Amino acid sequence: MVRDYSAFLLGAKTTQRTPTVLEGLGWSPVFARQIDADALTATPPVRVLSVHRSGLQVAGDGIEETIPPGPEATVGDWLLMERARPRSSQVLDRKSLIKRRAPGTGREVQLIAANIDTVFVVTSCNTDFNIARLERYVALAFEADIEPVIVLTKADLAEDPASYVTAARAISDRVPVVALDARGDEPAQALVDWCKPGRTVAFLGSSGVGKSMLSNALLSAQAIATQGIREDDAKGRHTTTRRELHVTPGGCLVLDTPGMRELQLTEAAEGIAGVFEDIEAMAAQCRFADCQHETEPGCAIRTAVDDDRLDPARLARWRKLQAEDAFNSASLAERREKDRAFGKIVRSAVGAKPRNKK
Ligand SMILES: Nc1nc2c(ncn2[C@@H]2O[C@H](COP(=O)(O)OP(=O)(O)OP(=O)(O)O)[C@@H](O)[C@H]2O)c(=O)[nH]1
Ligand SMILES: [Zn+2]
Repeated sequence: MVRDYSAFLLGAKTTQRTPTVLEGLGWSPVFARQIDADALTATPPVRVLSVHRSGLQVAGDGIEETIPPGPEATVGDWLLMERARPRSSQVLDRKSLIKRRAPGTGREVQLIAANIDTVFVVTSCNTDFNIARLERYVALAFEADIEPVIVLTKADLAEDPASYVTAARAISDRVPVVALDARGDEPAQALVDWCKPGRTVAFLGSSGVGKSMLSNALLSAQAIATQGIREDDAKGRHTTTRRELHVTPGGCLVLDTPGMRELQLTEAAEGIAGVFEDIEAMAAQCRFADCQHETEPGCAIRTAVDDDRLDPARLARWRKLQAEDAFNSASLAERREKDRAFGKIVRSAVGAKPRNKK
């Protein structure tokens, strides 16, 4: 059967009609722009709902299957499915990508999720609350061009939830903060502004902060297992073990992710600059363009600290994130350079032409 994909193409009327199956999965003009009608029919778009060792679970219009591993895709990606050779399915350009430096000694970049519209950065009104970690998540979201929202759970258990809200609000004017009890109906109401049909939202945060609770609340079903927090999590077990996209009754796509123990930023300079806009603006006022903000004369940042206009702790966090990002990114760049040099040697050995850069 040949499907009529005309409604999925760019320019198709999007008003006054029920959303198409693909729109229900998050399809939007950003993706439609990348293909023509012939490609749509020959290689139907499918969204990656989850990634398993055995393959990628994908869904499209009339398609629901698992294709073997092959495409370098992460959950949330759109693929143009090659029916005969699913391993060769092309990954469409992403509108956003969440990545981190993989934990451990290697410098690999780990893809967390693609094509997310809103990231709910989740922490609790208790000892999990940590400004430096929140800044890190917000920088990650800014870098990925995703709108972050800070969600403070367990407000019902805190003596003074407002103090957590105040502290979280101070991170950035651009980030809304919501405090709630993740149990019951409160989340569906409190997060409704960001959970619109066809939009994709993700929950990020440490283990046990209530991400699964929140996902469940949006899905209004106990689809995702929740357990009490284990006192001893030393064995590295987490309640949520895999990343999976689910559709809410309202038509929003929700991604629950396993608790992240370590979030190392990589290639996130712009995201960090976004969180620390005020400091970056001050740095631009220093007398020397390469000011290290230590003992140099005319340092606008040191002056701001001396005048109590800048919290030295915040300055220290900015420096730390910048240093970490520079270290992780430089190592990546170096490795790429090495890869390129190696590629050249291989090509000259086999007499091949250099490949075009993407
Ligand atoms: N009282 C109260 N308990 C909460 C709240 N949010 C989460 N909890 C409890 O905290 C525990 C952990 O919640 P989960 O939703 O499993 O946490 P998670 O972030 O998904 O954890 P991982 O899957 O391990 O990453 C559960 O026992 C919840 O009942 C809240 O706002 N108030
Ligand atoms: Zn300076």
